[in-house]
Amino acid sequence: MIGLSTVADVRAAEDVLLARTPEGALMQRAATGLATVCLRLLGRAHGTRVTALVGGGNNGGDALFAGAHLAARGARVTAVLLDPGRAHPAGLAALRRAGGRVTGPGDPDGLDRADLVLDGIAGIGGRGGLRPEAARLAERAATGPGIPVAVDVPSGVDADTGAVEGTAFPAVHTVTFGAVKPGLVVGEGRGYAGTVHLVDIGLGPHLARPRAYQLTDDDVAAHLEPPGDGDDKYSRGVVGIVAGSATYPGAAVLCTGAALRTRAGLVRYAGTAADGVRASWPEAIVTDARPGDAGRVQAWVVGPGTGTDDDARSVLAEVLATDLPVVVDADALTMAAREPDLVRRRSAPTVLTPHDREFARFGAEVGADRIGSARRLAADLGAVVLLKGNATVVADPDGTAFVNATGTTDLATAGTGDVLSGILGALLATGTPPAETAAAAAHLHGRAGQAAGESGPLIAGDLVRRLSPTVGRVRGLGLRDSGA
Ligand SMILES: NC(=O)C1=CN([C@@H]2O[C@H](COP(=O)(O)OP(=O)(O)OC[C@H]3O[C@@H](n4cnc5c(N)ncnc54)[C@H](OP(=O)(O)O)[C@@H]3O)[C@@H](O)[C@H]2O)[C@@H](O)CC1
Ligand SMILES: [K+]
Repeated sequence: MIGLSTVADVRAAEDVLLARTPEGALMQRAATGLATVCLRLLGRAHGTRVTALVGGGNNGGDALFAGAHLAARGARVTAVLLDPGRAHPAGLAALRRAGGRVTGPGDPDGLDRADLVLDGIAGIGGRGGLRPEAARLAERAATGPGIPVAVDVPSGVDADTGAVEGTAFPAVHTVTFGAVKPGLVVGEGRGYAGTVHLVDIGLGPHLARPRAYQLTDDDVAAHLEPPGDGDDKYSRGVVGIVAGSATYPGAAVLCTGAALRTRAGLVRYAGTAADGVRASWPEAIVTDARPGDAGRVQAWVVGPGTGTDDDARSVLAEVLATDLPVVVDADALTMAAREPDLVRRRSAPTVLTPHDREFARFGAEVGADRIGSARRLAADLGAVVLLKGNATVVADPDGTAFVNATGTTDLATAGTGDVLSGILGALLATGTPPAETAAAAAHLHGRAGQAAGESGPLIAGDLVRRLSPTVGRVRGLGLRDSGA
């Protein structure tokens, strides 16, 4: 798992480390790591042009020292000082010694010819959207030819939440120090950060335990282990699915297919789309009876395409009254938002899977702080909340959060949510902890989306078709990563 550390946690760890290291040592580690990534991106230093946008804090210091490294290797480096009286003195001296040029914000011509632009305007000390002068430079950098590289955090992005008020530096690469900050991988910030490179400056042992994480393929592989010798089709958990309707069986077919393709244990379907599901998936055990008469299951998925009429409401109440894990999706979310106590009074795990509009039905808009919003709803309902988005967020009622790393915009198409709930139900039936399981489902869904998107625009059925090879691939990567 990759821990996502807040600014407060990074500052606290820095304070400990600063007291134990010679003055300036941490900044040297940061700047050397930054220069190394820049050299890799440029391919060579000699003859290249680098422009560094330099604010009045330590973030600007990093940019100046990295600029000095690049200048010493033959790059033509220009530092544009936003606040000339406050630029990091030692960094400025180092850049000058290495032959770098220094100008003020009124002379940013270098941006139009740069091969690489370093954004050292503000890092974790930044507050709010960029001020007008900085915003103008960031916008000019965005339209220029240079590779935009953010130092620690793209200036204008809130490092904790990913919120952007107004303008931020649109990086293609972000070189971040000590720990990945949540704002680089979630919400609007994710789009401004681009590819994130983590430079180890020795903070690790001093960092508080993170409260947010990204899963890796290795972590997800642990949720996808093949059956062992002693397993039969019942022993590893059976998932029950309540989805679709006689008129619209599509959601039921997608959800059931996704569950089957994720874990080929037993999948039961109970609902009015029984004929459609039977025709598509002879492998599933299908009934048009009520969930209670469908046979034993270890987890339920309820809601995709069920509608919200009285029958649907009574089936939802029946499923939520069980002591089994339940995935509440789509139409079931609309009904649960009207009667949140149906969820609150449960003691077994519940996972809600809203997109932004469904989330708002529970009483508050998502807003710019997606992790915070998901945490608040999870705590209020005592349920895991999987908030869908380009970077899907999962929040546990205890505050632990996960941010998905595998999302792709290709997934923004009809029916992909039904596939996610089928994957999630299949994994939840094995009895693993619900928040991490939901994060694993989002990760696998994203990987299937990436695979399906490679051959052109995807439809939800493509995801189901790509799931088995994707499970195999993630399992294989996990085995490789664990050295097995
Ligand atoms: N501690 C260490 O040893 C290490 C720290 N490291 C590095 O230090 C960084 C933290 O440095 P920091 O605390 O000096 O704050 P920093 O991010 O430079 O921001 C303050 C500056 O931004 C400006 N500014 C703010 N908002 C703005 C806006 N909206 N628009 C425009 N400008 C804005 C603000 O202006 P002011 O408000 O003061 O006028 C001030 O000039 C951290 O991210 C990492 O890169 C690494 O080297 C590792 C070792
Ligand atoms: K920055």
